[in-house]
Amino acid sequence: MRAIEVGDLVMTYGELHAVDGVSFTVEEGEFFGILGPNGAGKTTTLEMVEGLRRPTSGTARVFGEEVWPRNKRLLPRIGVQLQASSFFERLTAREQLQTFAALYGVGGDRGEAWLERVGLVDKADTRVNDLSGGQAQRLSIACALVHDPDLVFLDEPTAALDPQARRNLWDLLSGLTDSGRTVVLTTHYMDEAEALCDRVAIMDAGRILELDSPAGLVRGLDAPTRVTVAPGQITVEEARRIRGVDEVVDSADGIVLVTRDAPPVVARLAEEGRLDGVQVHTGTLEDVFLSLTGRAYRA
Ligand SMILES: Nc1ncnc2c1ncn2[C@@H]1O[C@H](COP(=O)(O)OP(=O)(O)OP(=O)(O)O)[C@@H](O)[C@H]1O
Repeated sequence: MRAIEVGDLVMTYGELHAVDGVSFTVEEGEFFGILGPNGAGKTTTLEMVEGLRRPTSGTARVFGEEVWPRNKRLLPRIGVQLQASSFFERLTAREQLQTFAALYGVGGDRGEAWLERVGLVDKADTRVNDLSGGQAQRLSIACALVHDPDLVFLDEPTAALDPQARRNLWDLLSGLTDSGRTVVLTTHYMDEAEALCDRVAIMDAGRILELDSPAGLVRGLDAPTRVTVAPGQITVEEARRIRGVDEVVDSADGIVLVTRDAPPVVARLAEEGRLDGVQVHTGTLEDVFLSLTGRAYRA
């Protein structure tokens, strides 16, 4: 069964089309990402799918059921990550999680298990306002999962974290679909969508511009690969003679071989013993965004 089916969702605020005809489906067990800059309509879309906001028009179904009016049968099957700022004040991490377990009517042992899974056992007795940004995000993810929902929504779970803390969180997030759970995540970060998501919807100005696997989106670009060979390893003439090289650029970083068929080019460099310090750059989701909108991505 499909976890989510969204058909032509619209949300208008006066003149503003915050969400402007969005349709997509998410399969059970999928890690689905909605990527877009500030104000793209990601949160509004999620809130309509979660049944928290009534759409201006369009439909949203979760596990085959209408989400609006608020559907009590769905509540135990859905987890929604709260922003860390909505924790109960003055509770410790353990008490916060136990409170959520109690609200969902599941045993305190589930809270303990999640405390361990998100790596917060050492911080169990720390008050929530004394946790670091990364620890608070981990706790909010644990709170969304304590009742073991089949579908979990994470709205910018790594926002405001430094790069190291973001990457630490990715390890935790990537394991969430292991048991067949479906995850829907919104993010500003291209690398995050690329690392975690099976499919990504790129959203801008209330619309989905493109939806595919990260690799499929990049393939669809037909962007060339740039193979940079360290200075002194090869001459421009030698580089031009390699089959598959479309263009050669002499840059400060070395000789750049531009190609649409990188494997034989790299294989040839390997045969000739010129691989030391070689760097290979393929297209990224950032390039996809640029080609879709004609403007650089600003998160
Ligand atoms: N309650 C509201 N009333 C009026 N306008 C709103 C309301 N909620 C959201 N908007 C507007 O709708 C648009 C989409 O907002 P939304 O929060 O869905 O974007 P987002 O992609 O989640 O952005 P961010 O990444 O900054 O969270 C924005 O222009 C926002 O200002």
